[in-house]
Amino acid sequence: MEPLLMAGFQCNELNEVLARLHFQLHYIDKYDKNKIPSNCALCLIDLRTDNIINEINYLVKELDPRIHIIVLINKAQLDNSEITTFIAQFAWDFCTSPIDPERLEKCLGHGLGLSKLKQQYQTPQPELPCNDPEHPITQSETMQQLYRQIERVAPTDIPVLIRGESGTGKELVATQLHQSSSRKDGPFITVNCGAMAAGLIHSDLFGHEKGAFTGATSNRKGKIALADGGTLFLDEIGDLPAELQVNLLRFLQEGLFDSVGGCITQSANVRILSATHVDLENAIDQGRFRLDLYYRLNGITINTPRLKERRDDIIGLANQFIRVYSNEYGLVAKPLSQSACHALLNYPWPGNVRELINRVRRAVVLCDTQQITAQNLELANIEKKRHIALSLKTLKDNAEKQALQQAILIADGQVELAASYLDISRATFYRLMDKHHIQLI
Ligand SMILES: Nc1ncnc2c1ncn2[C@@H]1O[C@H](COP(=O)(O)OP(=O)(O)OP(=O)(O)O)[C@@H](O)[C@H]1O
Repeated sequence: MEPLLMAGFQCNELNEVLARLHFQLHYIDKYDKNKIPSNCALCLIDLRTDNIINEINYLVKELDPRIHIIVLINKAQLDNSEITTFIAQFAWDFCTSPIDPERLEKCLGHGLGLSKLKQQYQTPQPELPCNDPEHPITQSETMQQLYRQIERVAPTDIPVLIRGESGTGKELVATQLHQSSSRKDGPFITVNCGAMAAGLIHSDLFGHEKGAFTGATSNRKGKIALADGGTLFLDEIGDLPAELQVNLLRFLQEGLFDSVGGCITQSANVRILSATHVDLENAIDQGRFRLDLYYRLNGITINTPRLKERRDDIIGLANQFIRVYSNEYGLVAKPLSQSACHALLNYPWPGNVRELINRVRRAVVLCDTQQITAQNLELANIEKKRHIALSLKTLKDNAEKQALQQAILIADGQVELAASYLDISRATFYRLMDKHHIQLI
């Protein structure tokens, strides 16, 4: 019997079909590595009966990528962008209701065969791969300090406010805090407070009951409930609408919350991490952010430095991303040319690490020479500027040397007179002669 993971199943209508196909069914509702048979090749997810996409999203991200996912949906759900995005991102195949057993059988058969081949020929990702984009590069002293701070703060349950410009790695820091905490086996759930309208974010955060509003066709857990026993990361907290700041404050003070349309107050054991790239103090002064919420969130502040403040990491990061993307696109990882290194080190990086990733990824794809050049990184102008700057310096030096030589000639070798022609002191004249290796004849 082949093990088959079953997620989101509320009805047993398919059990008979699946049993006939000699599958042994393993139901999973919350991700638990120990519940997943080691030889499991397939996961069948039923998204038809309930809106469980949040839970399922969390679950599939944790699955071994070699396990093939097959999704069951209703035809009408093909108009639901949340569902279609999920399918596009994670599914190997999908079947629509009414489920045709023959079609499902073929789908499972193909999925099983292919997944087994993959398991045979593809090695799983090692735990800490050197080509993992999320594996942080921390060569610079600034980053080493930051990671020492993370190690100290992580084991506590103190709320942490992570501050820094966009693309500096705030979410990565939040992930590291979770991974280094005693909650690491629990969920890590992210809410982007800036990405959604107030109405949607309310239900996303606190959940809703069936019938709470038009479109609420079923009960749905919010992210706070999903993060129970783990960590909730509130990204772009400065954008949280005012009315939700009150509800969040209540949860932070009492650990209690109400879902939209719910009449029973719920509780959850969650560690809160938040991040912002805006000036929260300014938002407080302008009345856009509650001071009491700020104090609750800001148990400890961690600042993520701008990339230009951690230049010692730039080449290490670039090399890591070259390995990652060459590997991803099946290309040979090429080294950086000297001009590329200069350009990387001299560019101001307004978009921080995210911009570095974008430039390197493009360069990996576009590079048709032996080495990745500044041009591949679209940083050739920086290199040109460096050359212009260099030649300007050379020009200045040459002009200075010529002026000294002419003055000596006209003054017939009398240094004091020559210095007076150039309006500089005798001492400066000698120093410059020394610099340009000029000798009196
Ligand atoms: N030290 C690092 N080592 C490796 N990768 C890093 C490092 N810092 C950041 N990154 C990568 O840079 C990208 C941007 O990081 P992240 O999303 O954490 O930034 P952010 O500050 O949260 O950005 P935003 O404010 O725009 O959400 C991610 O892909 C992350 O993995």
